[in-house]
Amino acid sequence: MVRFVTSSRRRIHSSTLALPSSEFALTHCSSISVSMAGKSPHNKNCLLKVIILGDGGVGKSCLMNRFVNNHFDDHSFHTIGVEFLNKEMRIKNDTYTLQIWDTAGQERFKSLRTPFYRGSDICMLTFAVDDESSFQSLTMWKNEFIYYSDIKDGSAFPFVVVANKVDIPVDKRKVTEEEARNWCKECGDLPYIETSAKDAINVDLAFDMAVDVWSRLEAEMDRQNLAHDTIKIRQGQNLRKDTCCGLF
Ligand SMILES: Nc1nc2c(ncn2[C@@H]2O[C@H](COP(=O)(O)OP(=O)(O)OP(=O)(O)O)[C@@H](O)[C@H]2O)c(=O)[nH]1
Repeated sequence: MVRFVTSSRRRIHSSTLALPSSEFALTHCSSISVSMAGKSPHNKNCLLKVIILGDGGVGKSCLMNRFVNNHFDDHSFHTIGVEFLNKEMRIKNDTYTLQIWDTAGQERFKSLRTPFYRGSDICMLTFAVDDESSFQSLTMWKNEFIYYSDIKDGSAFPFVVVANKVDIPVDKRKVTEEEARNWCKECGDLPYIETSAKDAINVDLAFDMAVDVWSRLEAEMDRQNLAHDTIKIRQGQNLRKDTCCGLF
């Protein structure tokens, strides 16, 4: 059975995969998808838009470059607006193409980045462990994302919290793991990971984790949709039965 649902899921055959030229193309292709209910997604390619948010200088561009090109730049420039790179990855038997959007963290670029939040499947909230104020800003980033992405339910969205720059000397660290994990707990048990784009620590794992969180939430959403559809069908059957009884 093939079921049409509206969700953020986008499955495409790898042969048809092309870099969208604009955000319009992205949000457009995310509006309708085909879900193979009860079937495995093997041999399908799932395009996921991953957006990285956080204060300027926390290492968002470096995380993306480490993940996609396995490269680290000691003197990377501030991002203006947004940039994106694609990377294909395989988790268990499923193939995903991550379209990773690196955004400008500086306040003056707010109007250039926020139009790109819509259509995101995953949001990585990033701070640097040697920068207390970047940690304090996480609530602002989460709220900004929820507001501009126009998602209905922030508590059911796949956020991942990334604490970057764990390579720095211990005495330079300003945010403890405990402090950060407590914040994640207060925000509804958000997944948390510590990374270093510089030393390539946990960067792949952070993206694996993000996709894992996304697929678990997506599976839960599928289950709820199915239960909802079943109830509607049952109600429809009861209605027809009642009508028949009235006629005969
Ligand atoms: N020690 C250390 N430095 C890092 C790490 N990641 C990034 N940096 C450095 O932090 C600085 C800022 O990195 P970017 O990746 O440009 O930061 P950003 O968050 O993209 O900044 P904006 O574009 O302004 O939003 C650069 O000098 C990087 O070399 C890391 O894991 N460890």
